[in-house]
Formats: sequence, C-alpha cells, structure tokens
Amino acid sequence: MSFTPLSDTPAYKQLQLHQQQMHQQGLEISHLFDQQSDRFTQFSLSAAGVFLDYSKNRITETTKELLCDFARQQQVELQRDAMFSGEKINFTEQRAVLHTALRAPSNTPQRIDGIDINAEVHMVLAQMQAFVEKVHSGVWRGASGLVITDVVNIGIGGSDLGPKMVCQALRSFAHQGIQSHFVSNLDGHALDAVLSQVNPASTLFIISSKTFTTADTMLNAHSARAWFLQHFSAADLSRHFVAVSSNQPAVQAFGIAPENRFGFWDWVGGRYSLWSAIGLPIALSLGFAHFRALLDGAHAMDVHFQQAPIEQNMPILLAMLGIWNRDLLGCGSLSIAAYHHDLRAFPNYLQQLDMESNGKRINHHGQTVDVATGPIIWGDVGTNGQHAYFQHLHQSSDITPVDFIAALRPQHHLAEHQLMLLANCFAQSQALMRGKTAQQVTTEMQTQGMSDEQISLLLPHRIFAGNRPSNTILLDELSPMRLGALIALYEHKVAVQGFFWGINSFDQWGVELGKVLAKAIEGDLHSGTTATSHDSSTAGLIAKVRAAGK
Ligand SMILES: O=P(O)(O)OC[C@H]1O[C@](O)(CO)[C@@H](O)[C@@H]1O
Repeated sequence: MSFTPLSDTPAYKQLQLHQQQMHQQGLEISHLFDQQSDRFTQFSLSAAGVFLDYSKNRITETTKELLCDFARQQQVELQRDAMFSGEKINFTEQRAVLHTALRAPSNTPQRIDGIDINAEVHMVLAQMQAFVEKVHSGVWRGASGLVITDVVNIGIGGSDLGPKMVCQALRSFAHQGIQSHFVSNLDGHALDAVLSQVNPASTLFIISSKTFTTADTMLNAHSARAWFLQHFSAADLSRHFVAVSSNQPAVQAFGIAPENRFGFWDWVGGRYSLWSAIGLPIALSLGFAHFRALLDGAHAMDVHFQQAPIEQNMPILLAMLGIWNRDLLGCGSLSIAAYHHDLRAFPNYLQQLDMESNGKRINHHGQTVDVATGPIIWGDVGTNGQHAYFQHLHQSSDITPVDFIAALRPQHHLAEHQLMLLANCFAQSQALMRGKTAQQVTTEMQTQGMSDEQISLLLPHRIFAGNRPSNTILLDELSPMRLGALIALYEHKVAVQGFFWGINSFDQWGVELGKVLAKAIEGDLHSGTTATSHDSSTAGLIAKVRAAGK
C-alpha cells in the first residue's frame, strides 16, 4: 500500500505555508486580540461542565480551519468511531480499546467477540459497590475484629497513578474513617514508610496489577504479605488482601481467594484503567456514589467527543492545538499548571497518559513518522511553579505551551486565597501572551527615576518576548463529575493526537527492554558473577555495589 509521509500530505503542507505566512507577517497573539474584540468568545467552548479558553494560542480562524481540514484528512472521526465500536485498534496487541465502556450506563449493550461487555462491567461495579459498603459499614472487618481504617494500594503505572491522583484530588469528598496509602516504587523505602504508619489488624491491602506479573508490584506485594504474616496467620490473609487483576491464576497462586479478586479485561489499557476495578481505592476512599459520579462525568465527555462536530469538539480541538504547537511551531514540551493544590498529582498522571501513549515514532505502516510526535509533559501546581520554573516559561529560549487548569469554586472557606490564586493563574497566561516590550520597560524604569546607565544595563534582562501560547481550562468546582470529565478530555486528546500521527497510542513496547536488562543485572548482583556481555560502565557500576557490600 502506498504511504505518504505526513509532511507531504496536502493538509500539512497548507498548514506549513500558513504558519510561514503568519511568521512573515509578524502576527503575534496580542495583535490578534487587538484586531478581534470577540476573540475570547470565538476561541472558547464548554463541554461536560468543562470550559476551555484557547484564545491565547498563536492561531487565527484560518489556522483553525486548516487544522480541522488536517483532522478530516487524517480521518480522526473515523478512527474515534472505530475505538468506540470495539475494533481492535491496538493492533500490535490485537486488542480493542474500550475504557469508555467502563463508564457507560447500564443497558447500553456493547459486544466484543460475542460477549456483552456492558453486563460484565456492571457486574464488577456491583461487586465493588457491595465490597465498599461492607468495608464502610464495618461488616467487613480485619481478622481480629477491628474495622478497616487504612487501605494500602500496591500497584505501579496505571495501577497507581490514576487512583492516587483522584483520591488526592477529591479528598474533600472522602469517606471519614478510611486513610488511603499508595505504594508503587519497588524501592523498599516506599513500602517501609507506609508499613511503619499502619496497624496490620485494621489494614486492607489491594494488590493492583492487570498482569499480576509486574516485578515492582509483586515484590512489594510479597513483602507486605510477609510483614502481615509476622502478626497474623495465613488463614487471616483473606480479610486483609484483595486483588485487582485480569490474571486469575496468578492471583490465586499468590494466595488471594477468587472471591477477593476484582477482574478487568485486556481491552482496558493500564493508563486508562482508573474507571475499572483499578478504581477500587477511589471507591473505598470516596464512597461508591462519588466513584459513580466520576464515571458519569467521564461519560458526559465521551458523549460530547462522539457527537460534537470537529470545530466544536473539545478533545479534538485540544489535540489539534497540541499538534500545531508541536509540529508547526516546534514546541517540544507541554507544561501543566493546575491552580488547585489537590491536583498536584495531575501532571504526573498525565505524564504516563500522554508519554506512554504517544512517546513513539513508528506509524501503522511500520514507518517512522516524519514529524515530531508526543511532547514531554511536566508541571506543578500554581502558585508553587511560579517560584520555581516559570522564569523559564517567560524568558528562556524555548517556547513551552502551558495548560492552566483551575476550579472557580474552592472546597475551602478561605475566600481571599481563592481570588488571589485565580488572579495569579490568569495573570500568568496574560504575561506569557503579552510579554513586555523594550519601550514599556524603558518607560517603567524612567518613571522609577533610574539613570540612563542603569536603564541600559537592565533593559535587555527585563524584556519579555511574550507571544507564548496557553490554554485555560476552568471547572466550576473540582467535583467527582468534573474531574471525570477533565480526565476523559485528556484521554481523548491523547488518542486523537495518536490518530493524527498514525501511531498506536495503546501499546507500550518501550518499557520492556529496561525490564529485561534489570533482570539480568539483578542476577549478577545476586550471584556475584558479572556477565562478560556487559559494557564497562555497567560492569563498573556492578563492581561498586559489590565493593559497598563488603
Ligand atoms: O497493572 P500492571 O500489569 O502491573 O502494569 C503496570 C504498568 O506497567 C506498564 O505496563 C508499564 O511498565 C504500564 O503500562 C502499566 O500501567
């Protein structure tokens, strides 16, 4: 089959030409605001309770039209529909991609290989609900009769980042009496820190692993079990250990009874799994009704994503803006600035979602994509980031687009804090966009009575180039519904970018090589021999470990 490199396609060439023209005309975002008084209205929209202002991007109406043409050329809608209909679009693993089915209401049948997955999904949800209610009501107790006060989730990657982020983000909705803990890192310090805080008699461990083979999780799970058995007998394990996994035999081999396993399916990717039983720590932390609200919020975004035309489709627009910034403006990273302290794990969560999905360069044809693919995702909460890396955003030689995220209503009563927080959020995007010219800086310094000598020394340092793009995403409040919609927005954005680039956003071969090599090195460290195949750096580092152990 003939294959046209992306940069040779008509829509891409049009965009490139348009970008060059904008550049030649010296068109800057602030000029575009001056020219168009309704720019904010033109370049903003609401969906599923999420508001997106994308007016502070380097775009015009023509840019948007050309990006929409690009989306049509790349058959983005067709690929979206294939995803929702259960086609095996994860073609390297021959799997459907149906995390959206996890949040669909009951009685919306969807079949894969003849099986109605909607019924299966709702069976597991019912199992989760029953379990959560038993734990919360004290019907489910520890082996010595104490109620459960601490839930320790042991999992990594998608089996950790989503649930951890959501529990933290929605802590104001938490069920009283349950403390959640998350152990992911195989570094013993992580497990040790949690075990030193909890009482085995009132602690429930959730071993969360889709495959139940991930080395990090298995080591932590075995160590947690060994710790528990220092205090209780093997017969007591069933009151304190449950598993979330699609690998029933491995769960049983670990010693967890089938009735203590919450299942899910191969059509749920790890980084898309918080909606499945992997969300059990969320449901235990918040209560099942809030977990359901999270799913409902995501479902509302799914419906919007499926139904809205490209021009008004929030996930598609967000994806297109990302493509414009990445491929046409050459921005290598995207910074996430959440102006909500409870969203401090959000950038970390998005790192896996985006970088494990689109940190790839081979397309469906087995060819290298000839434009840049997924950006680096990084960030922190405002206002902390302002006093750390925002200097780089404002004045470095790199242009880094920013997604500002804020909630209009806080979950606290410190009104003064909220207004100041929002003022800072809006001011940052304004400063990035407007910058400060030499003329403005000079006038300012003259007003301050500075000498000509001082002015000429300081002037270049105090100029802000501006014209730096950002989006602002507003929620009315950080509720379960709105957080669900926000997460689904980014999930779909990432998927759409994969559709644009023609890559498979749903596999993760890139993490395998390191795992295999770690096993070999671990073998060397245990055995005391060093494989001759190692390079001198690796052999030298292994020798350092041995020397330290003597
Ligand atoms: O749930 P599991 O199977 O333990 O996998 C954990 C994580 O490991 C990865 O496979 C990558 O190492 C992720 O994609 C996944 O979320």
